[in-house]
Amino acid sequence: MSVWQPVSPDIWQGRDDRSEASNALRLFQTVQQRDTPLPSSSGIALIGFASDEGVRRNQGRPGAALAPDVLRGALANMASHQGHDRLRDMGNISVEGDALEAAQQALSETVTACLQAGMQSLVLGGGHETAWAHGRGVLDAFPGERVVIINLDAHLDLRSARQATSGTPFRQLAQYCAAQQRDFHYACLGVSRAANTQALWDEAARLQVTLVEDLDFHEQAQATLGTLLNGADRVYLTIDLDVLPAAEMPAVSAPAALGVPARELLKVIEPICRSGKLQAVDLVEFNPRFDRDGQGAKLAARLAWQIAHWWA
Ligand SMILES: N=CN[C@@H](CCC(=O)O)C(=O)O
Ligand SMILES: [Mn+2]
Ligand SMILES: [Mn+2]
Repeated sequence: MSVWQPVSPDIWQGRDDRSEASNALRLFQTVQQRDTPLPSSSGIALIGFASDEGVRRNQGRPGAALAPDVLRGALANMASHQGHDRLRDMGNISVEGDALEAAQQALSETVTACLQAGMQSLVLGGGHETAWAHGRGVLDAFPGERVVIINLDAHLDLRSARQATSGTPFRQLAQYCAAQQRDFHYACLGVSRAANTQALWDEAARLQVTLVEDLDFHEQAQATLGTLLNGADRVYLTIDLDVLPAAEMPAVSAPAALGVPARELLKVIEPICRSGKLQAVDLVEFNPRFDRDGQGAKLAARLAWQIAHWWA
């Protein structure tokens, strides 16, 4: 059975205001839905990566596999403005049983094909195991180019483990780059010293990771971002929603006590989107099982909405 599933027609639904004006449109009316994941020559490929397996292997709280469709549902009724008609929903890649690696391979290949055809990619995870697949797809699409990975996350996700988990994606990407004698450019912004062991901090130093701690985000993030964007040919932005404070985002496996508020994050997300270098974005670790009255879904969807708007 294929790991690909088209999105159910029930998901993209909302209020129809077209009797008021022809431009009174919402996302459910402007998103283009695909039955097959075939790339086109422009637009944003919206891809769901319905995976719990990385979080399960990382001893976390499962539920992220439900995220892509819940986030589509939260996006559906939002007003469609500039950029939103560029979204092309390619459906979901699901993990069958514990076959995470096969699903990751499918996501990597799809992303590479979409980017090489001229699209950009917006992936809704899944746990952060999404990033090994998405990041590899971006690297493969642009060999010889300087791809900078910007991770907004409380966690470094540089774990060493027997198999891929939600805690290993950037170590896997580092190893992938090393095997190709390719430089590895990784920044983790919003990282919590309290949520990462000294061993992980040492690994970040060894890999020369650019770091901005949660406590320093307000003062340091803009300057660091400027340096990162100047040095990039292409940018892959990955947003682990557990970078947000637990009060704003309870709906994750590992909520952050302190975190970086959404308004602070948006101040770095906007220049990344407007840089002309942004190629790929994902939002990961959203877990609807721990949401409160859909508030986390609304915030995650607003981030995705804002990205598609600024990316245009
Ligand atoms: N995606 C990564 N997650 C964190 C989980 C931490 C936790 O469960 O407390 C990590 O591996 O460090
Ligand atoms: Mn995290
Ligand atoms: Mn993470």
